[in-house]
Amino acid sequence: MISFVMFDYTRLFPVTLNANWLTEPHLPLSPELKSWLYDGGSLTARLKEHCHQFEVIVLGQSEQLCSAQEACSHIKEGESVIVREVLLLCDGKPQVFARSLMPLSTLTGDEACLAGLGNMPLGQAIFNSPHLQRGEFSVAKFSSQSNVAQLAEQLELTPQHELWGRRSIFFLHDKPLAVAEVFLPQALAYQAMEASA
Ligand SMILES: C=C(O[C@@H]1C=C(C(=O)O)C=C[C@H]1O)C(=O)O
Repeated sequence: MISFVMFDYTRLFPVTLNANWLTEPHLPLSPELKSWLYDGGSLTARLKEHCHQFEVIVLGQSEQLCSAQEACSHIKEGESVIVREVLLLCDGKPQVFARSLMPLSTLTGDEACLAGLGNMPLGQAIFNSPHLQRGEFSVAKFSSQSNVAQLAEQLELTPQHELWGRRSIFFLHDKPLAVAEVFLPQALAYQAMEASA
């Protein structure tokens, strides 16, 4: 695994995510992986429970037009969004790659500050809001040819198995914000899988 002190991870941005997102409930996955994929709480908070030092590394953030691939019923193709890509690390080990789409029309009022999170975890900013709701999860498998698997290789995290991720839409004061998270190799989410391998 690389040393993040010297690595210019900003050159990785944008990683992007092209996925076949599935909503079917009965996928043949380990109970541990399912518990991470479908956990409705803050992923930041859950990761913090498992490590001494939690860190967000921002790969990049930019204003883009939502692509057809990422558009959904709440965020339309061509809509202006802020794209934010981060790595979440526990004790220096990358656990999650996350890509969020924040429509400019969402970044108003109490939510305007989300455009300037920096290294603050998005979850830390939104899970305290009484005006937060979350839609259903969809999940996807990422092959060794996927952009996120190539990201893992660049981070010298050798995939031992396929990578899994989840996507959901948050609503803050009824305004949408899409968050996709992929568990990187050696993530805690796979530990039961690796132990039984
Ligand atoms: C939504 C959450 O925030 C996490 C942190 C993110 C960020 O800082 O960009 C993005 C997605 C999540 O993995 C969460 O903690 O559940």
